[in-house]
Amino acid sequence: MTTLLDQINLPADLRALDREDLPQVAGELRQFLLDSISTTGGHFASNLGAVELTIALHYVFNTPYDRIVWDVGHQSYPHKVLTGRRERMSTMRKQNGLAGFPKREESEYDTFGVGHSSTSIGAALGFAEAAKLQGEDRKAIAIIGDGSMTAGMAFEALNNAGDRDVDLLVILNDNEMSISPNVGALNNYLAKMLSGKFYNGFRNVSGRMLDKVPPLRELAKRSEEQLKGLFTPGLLFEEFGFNYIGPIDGHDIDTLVTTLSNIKKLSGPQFLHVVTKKGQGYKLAVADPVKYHAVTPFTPENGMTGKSGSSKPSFTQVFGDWLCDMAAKDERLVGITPAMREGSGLVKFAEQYPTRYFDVGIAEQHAVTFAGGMACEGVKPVVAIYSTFLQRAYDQLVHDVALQNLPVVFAIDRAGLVGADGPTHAGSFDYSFLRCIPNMAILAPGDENECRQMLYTAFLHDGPTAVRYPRGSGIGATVQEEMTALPWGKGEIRRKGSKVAILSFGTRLGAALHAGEALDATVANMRFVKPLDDALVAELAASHDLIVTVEDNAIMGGAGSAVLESLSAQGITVQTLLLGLPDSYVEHGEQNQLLADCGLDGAGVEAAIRKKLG
Ligand SMILES: Cc1ncc(C[n+]2csc(CCOP(=O)(O)OP(=O)(O)O)c2C)c(N)n1
Ligand SMILES: CC(=O)[C@@H](O)[C@H](O)COP(=O)(O)O
Ligand SMILES: [Mg+2]
Repeated sequence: MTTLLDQINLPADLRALDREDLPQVAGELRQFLLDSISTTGGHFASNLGAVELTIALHYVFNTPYDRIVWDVGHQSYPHKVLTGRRERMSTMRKQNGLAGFPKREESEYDTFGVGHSSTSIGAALGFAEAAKLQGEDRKAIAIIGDGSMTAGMAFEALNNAGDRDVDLLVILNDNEMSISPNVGALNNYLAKMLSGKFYNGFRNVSGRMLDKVPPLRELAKRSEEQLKGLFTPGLLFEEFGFNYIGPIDGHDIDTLVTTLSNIKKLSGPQFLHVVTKKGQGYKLAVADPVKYHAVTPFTPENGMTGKSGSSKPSFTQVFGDWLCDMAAKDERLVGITPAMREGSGLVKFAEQYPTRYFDVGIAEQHAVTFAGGMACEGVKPVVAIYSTFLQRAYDQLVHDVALQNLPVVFAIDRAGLVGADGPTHAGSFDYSFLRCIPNMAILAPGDENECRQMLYTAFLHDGPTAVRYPRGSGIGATVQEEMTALPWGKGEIRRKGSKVAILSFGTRLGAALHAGEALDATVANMRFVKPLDDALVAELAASHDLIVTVEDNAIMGGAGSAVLESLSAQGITVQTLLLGLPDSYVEHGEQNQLLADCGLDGAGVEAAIRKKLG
């Protein structure tokens, strides 16, 4: 029964309801989300946790005139339902369907495109300053989770905003979780704020509103500071120049509406601390929010079975197993993750080697520099990181690691197209952005076994190395336990043919082999994007009429470009065809379908070569 929800197409409809009706709206919306996400899959626990907050925000603020900016955006499903997209929720993350994150093209209520974390405060400050310049009295509101708050970007924006006279509201949605339990000193600070020792129940926020009267506020602060040992909630944010309000119960819709209505009357930077539970309303998710962070379709009565459905190990698993095996062999090895323990395959390593496991929080830049520091001291860091998130740590890669030629292994997961998460999460650019960095080596396995052997090869190398592999599984190659170093900078011929030579980089090897069979072409598994096997390139160019490169990286500046540079440097002229990701963002959808749409499946590679041959 969704009698009230049925009346809401847009936030204006919600605002027409009586305040007393809102708890029922929340109940109906939560049930709708449970039904909908359990059918489509997608981000789950954070959405259930954000139901009341979302309703209260759209009820109190005049959206879309007032700007709501979500952080990460994986909690934006309730927002999508309330902003005219309820009917399309069944298309969530499917090709041509709704995106899993806010997207400006999708709705005027999606003020800022997002997917990577910790951008909301900066973007909302941008909205607030723009409003000031344009003489608009709209409000800008950033909603950021406790996990996302750990990133440098969030603090850079707080630092900037706290010194500005702008109508900016930052809402910290504190559920004491990142994807896995949140880490770090800020997390400890927030936990202390909520712990029974210092704080009993939620604060009387209407009292706190008086804080806006400067003399009272100063007086209160000074006397609080004088009471040594007394923990003052929010002092950190007050010192950052914000008026701290909270913590309040983020599932008590009445309190939320009252508090937000009061805050709306205030000017200057405001900070509201809201406490929620990940998975609220669905017992299994509350009990295991890690498992229910993102889900594949499941039946609500039984919950997630936890089975992947594939008998083949994913590349992530291959990496996780290798890391444990390598750690047993070499006690200098440490594993570093910027808050992606589960996704990066580090669960087993974290259990087996707790003192050598470092979750640094959502802090990719720091993760890379931290690894550099360790490498200087003879420790052997392996940074497990998604391709898309490594983008954020580019200067650290160049300046802190590669320039000093430090032996850090980057295990780059989610390279190429990732599927349902779409362009915010696609790892389409790593060959291009890594290739131009001196000292950097880039290895791209063609299958799972090669992935393990490459990780080993990279680990032995005395300099920065990247091994990049995609989301999911490959062809199902048997992974040999024994580790054997591969010849450095050398590719291999996988099939001998004539006229056409296909140079494959990474896991598009299967597609290249398919085309090779169909066209009787030579197929080389190049293995190294850098150092490139120039001798093999020259040999194949000399013995074939057409050189074709295949990769799941952007065609611009990728492995194909490396081959062109090599041919040019060697003074070789030959016909070429470069196949890779287009110079445009590939939207969300099913991973294999998207690859096929880009012409990177077997049929696509074959067709492109036939076309070139005329
Ligand atoms: C820059 C960046 N690094 C990592 C991630 C992966 N990621 C998505 S959600 C998430 C946890 C965020 O925690 P929090 O902000 O507290 O939101 P919650 O999941 O608790 O609702 C992480 C690590 C990301 N989206 N962006
Ligand atoms: C929102 C976010 O950034 C993560 O939750 C991401 O969606 C995880 O992707 P994987 O499912 O590929 O681990
Ligand atoms: Mg959280």
